[in-house]
Amino acid sequence: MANNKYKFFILTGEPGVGKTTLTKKLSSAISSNGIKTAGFYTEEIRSSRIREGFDIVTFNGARARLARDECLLLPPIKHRVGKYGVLVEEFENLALPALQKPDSNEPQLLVIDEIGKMEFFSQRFKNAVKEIFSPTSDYIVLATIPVRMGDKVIETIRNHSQARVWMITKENRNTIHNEILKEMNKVFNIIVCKSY
Ligand SMILES: Nc1ncnc2c1ncn2[C@@H]1O[C@H](COP(=O)(O)OP(=O)(O)OP(=O)(O)O)[C@@H](O)[C@H]1O
Repeated sequence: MANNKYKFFILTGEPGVGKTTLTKKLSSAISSNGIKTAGFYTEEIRSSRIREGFDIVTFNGARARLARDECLLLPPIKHRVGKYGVLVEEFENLALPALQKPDSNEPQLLVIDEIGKMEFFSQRFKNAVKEIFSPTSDYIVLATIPVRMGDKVIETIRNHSQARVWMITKENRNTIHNEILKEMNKVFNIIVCKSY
């Protein structure tokens, strides 16, 4: 779609390919140009190189557990993805307030890394995501989604007319930020450039 101004910038790709790393690069480039960033990204938690789980981290540095290896959790574990138990309440307490509504006078980039299976155990988060990607939404969003997930909400995001989706691969992960920032420049009306 030539000359289209997208407002939903979506990264997808195989697990571990570098979506979070790229999300951090892009949001840092945007915020260093004076644009407010809100939302959260996901960080792996490792101990002696073993992955124990995932935290979410907001842009003001607050952190909450999203999931932990089930041997580290007390039963009952209600929601599982692989060997990880998902801590829905801890996730909601930090993630939901972080999905701030943009102020009409101040441009904002909302970062949601990621919109996936673990996060969707929270119905409240899923509802918030539906609202954020609704036709009347005022949000400008940088989000990550899994390559394979037959969820209706994820498919709506993937096929949204105002969304541009990039498939991140090991081959393009060090260069694709230029193309994404170029699209973001159109909606924020600024020139963001940064070399990494
Ligand atoms: N451009 C890159 N060059 C080298 N290593 C990278 C690059 N991007 C990411 N990595 C490394 O790959 C690993 C996974 O990166 P990252 O967490 O960004 O991937 P992801 O796609 O978000 O993963 P997940 O699917 O688990 O959310 C990390 O150890 C990170 O340091």
